[in-house]
Amino acid sequence: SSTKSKSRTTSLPRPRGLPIIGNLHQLGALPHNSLAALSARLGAPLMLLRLGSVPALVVSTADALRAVFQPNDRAMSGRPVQYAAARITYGMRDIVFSHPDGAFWRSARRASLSELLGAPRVRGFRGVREGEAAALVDAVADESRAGSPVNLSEKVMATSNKIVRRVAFGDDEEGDESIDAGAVLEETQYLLGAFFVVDYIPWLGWIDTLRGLRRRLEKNFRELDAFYERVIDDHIKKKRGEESKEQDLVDVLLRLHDDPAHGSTFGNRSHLKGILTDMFIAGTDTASATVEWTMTELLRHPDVLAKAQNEVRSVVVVAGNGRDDDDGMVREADVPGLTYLKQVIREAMRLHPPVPILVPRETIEPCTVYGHAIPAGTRVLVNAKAIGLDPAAWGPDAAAFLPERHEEIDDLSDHKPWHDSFALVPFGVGRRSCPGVHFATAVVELLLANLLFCFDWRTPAGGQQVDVEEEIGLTVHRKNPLVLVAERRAVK
Ligand code: HEM
Repeated sequence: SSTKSKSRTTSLPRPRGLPIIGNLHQLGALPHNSLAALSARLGAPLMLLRLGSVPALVVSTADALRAVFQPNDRAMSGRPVQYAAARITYGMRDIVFSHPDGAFWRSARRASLSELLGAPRVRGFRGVREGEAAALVDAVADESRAGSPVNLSEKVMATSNKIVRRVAFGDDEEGDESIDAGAVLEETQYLLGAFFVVDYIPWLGWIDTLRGLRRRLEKNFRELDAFYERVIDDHIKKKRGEESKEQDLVDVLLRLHDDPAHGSTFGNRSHLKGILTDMFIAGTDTASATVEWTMTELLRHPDVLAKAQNEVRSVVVVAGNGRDDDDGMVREADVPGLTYLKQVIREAMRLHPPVPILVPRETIEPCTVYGHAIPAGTRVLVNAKAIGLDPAAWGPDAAAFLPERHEEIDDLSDHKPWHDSFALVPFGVGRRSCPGVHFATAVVELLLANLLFCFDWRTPAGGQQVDVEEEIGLTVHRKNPLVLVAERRAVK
């Protein structure tokens, strides 16, 4: 076929692979690091791998990313069909995995920006975030009262989870004993991060059955579905019962479901459930990993920690003047003034993008990159971590944690630079970039501002010894939980 002959003309570097598995064995336990090393060794900003039977273009520098995406945004806008994701999302009836040419993705994405995850909706959930930030501060204070160290990773993960659950489903799902929603969603995350042989070597897919993975997936899907059915039914009942305003995203989705203008998009319950799954898989782990890595780097750089704390403590004192609700917490109204904190978060995301190899893309049509023909159906893996460390984009000190390097960006509250810059891409690029960026930023900034405002932090042994070992799940988080000693500042 023409696709085949085109792929033969492609002369991109192709690291030699093994029969059947191709380059799969070279991915290692932390593929973003293995691929960064491979790309550096070959001097190949772009390289073509074979993962089982899947051809994969790996992008490892900012320049290469621009060359790949800028002229080819449409060609690059597909997602591969992956076994577990397809099941969990009711056959790609969601935003993250649906095909970009279908009517569904386009209108669901538009609705996600205007109705679900846009700035006004995010602002509307300020109370949820402030409430959960206060609960986090209380939990940390309680546990550290006796001077014992706090497992901050665990606490932040629980907080992030709670925020997404409250925003998505409301607060009253807690009382149900028939389903442990937390455990079900945790298993979902595990399965979505798991390696299914069938995705790479289809004819060896029976191995997944032998490993019990398919059975696990079916069980999880049934539990997840039962949970969603109950949540949706409860919301419909509640809505009939009272003239209630929209409390959470399920309410919003139900309105879209009933609205003839959106009916064709959201008319099917599977679509509502698929989108709810997106919110969980995309929104929980990512935000907590960002907070965790930012705190990690702050503890490793006491000067930066001190500067960020001085900022938040002085800004909030000023803002707190005349406030009648002053309870020693940072409010969202205080956050826009925290310029340095925003630089710190940006720098932490550069060195520790929570999704270091971005959600995979797949070309939906043939295209050309640097004169090389890339056939349709090529997997595209963007190594955001390698790009964050690219010396051509960030200078010889690219590996150093220096928040000041973001000083020249005037408007840190404007998210456009995230998307326009091909050098800092934790939220992806182009038409499939993350629509949850406002949602995530609001959570991350408020939690960090409060942790810095309310506590003085140190490592249990004193000193700056905090490792940066990574573990891969759905996101890349710390291998060892971040355990720190927190000392509550006196509130006047
Ligand atoms: C720090 C937090 C987050 C990070 C680092 C992150 C990262 C990403 C990345 C890398 C992608 C793929 C982009 C691409 O293909 O170019 C993505 C897509 C997506 N994210 Fe996020 N995300 C975060 C938070 C959130 C939140 C809070 C939500 C929703 C509640 C969300 C919803 C989505 C959705 C729906 C997509 C799919 C977009 C599409 O395919 O059209 N994300 N995210």
